[in-house]
Amino acid sequence: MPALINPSILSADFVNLERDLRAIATADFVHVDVMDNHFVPNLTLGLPVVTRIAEVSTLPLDVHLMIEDADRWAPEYAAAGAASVTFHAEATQAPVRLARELRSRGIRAGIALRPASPVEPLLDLLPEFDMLLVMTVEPGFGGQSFIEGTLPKIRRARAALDESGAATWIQVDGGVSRDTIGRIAQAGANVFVAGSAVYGAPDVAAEIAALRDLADAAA
Ligand SMILES: O=C(CO)[C@H](O)[C@H](O)COP(=O)(O)O
Repeated sequence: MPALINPSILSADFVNLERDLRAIATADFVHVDVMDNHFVPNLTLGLPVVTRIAEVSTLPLDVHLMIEDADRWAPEYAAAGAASVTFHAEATQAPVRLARELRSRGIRAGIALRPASPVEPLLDLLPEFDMLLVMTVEPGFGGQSFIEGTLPKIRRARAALDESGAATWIQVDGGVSRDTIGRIAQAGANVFVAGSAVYGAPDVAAEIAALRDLADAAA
């Protein structure tokens, strides 16, 4: 499957969000970071803004919840128009039940891991999810440098998926750039979130194309 590039609007201009959504029209999904200032030490946006983004975006929404009590809130983001909702394993009591609830609403369900959270307890459960998000920086802020020590986790997840035959995607988020995307794709990821690399580029569309090409060439 060709690599998917999902720009993170965490690096967009929130005052000119519609303009910055149009700028990424050649991407695959728009990655929307929801932060509650409890699960992570930052606050971004919530249901009313996600609802409006879903109404104006030409791209499907890939919502990443960095919030506590995912069991309570994740279904609300499905109702708000997300195509995919990813919640943190560290923020749910019942990850499989929550994924089944999201999938029953016709959307994709993702599960995310902080850099220090092990993937091993999830390996047998991966077919229950449409996507595993491996955080490759500490969640909360854009513009951080990629944590190299997360690569073995991606490799272990890819090996488990290859063995089981499950179609679960592996997404990475944090420090994705022209410098790192090849190594990440080689490790087995196929969905790439990039914030500062895309929105900081002089030509956003060209950057999306370059990242996609580099990932496809390395996979
Ligand atoms: O989830 C996030 C932070 O928690 C962001 O999506 C991520 O950090 C993207 O930013 P960058 O590409 O600049 O590292």
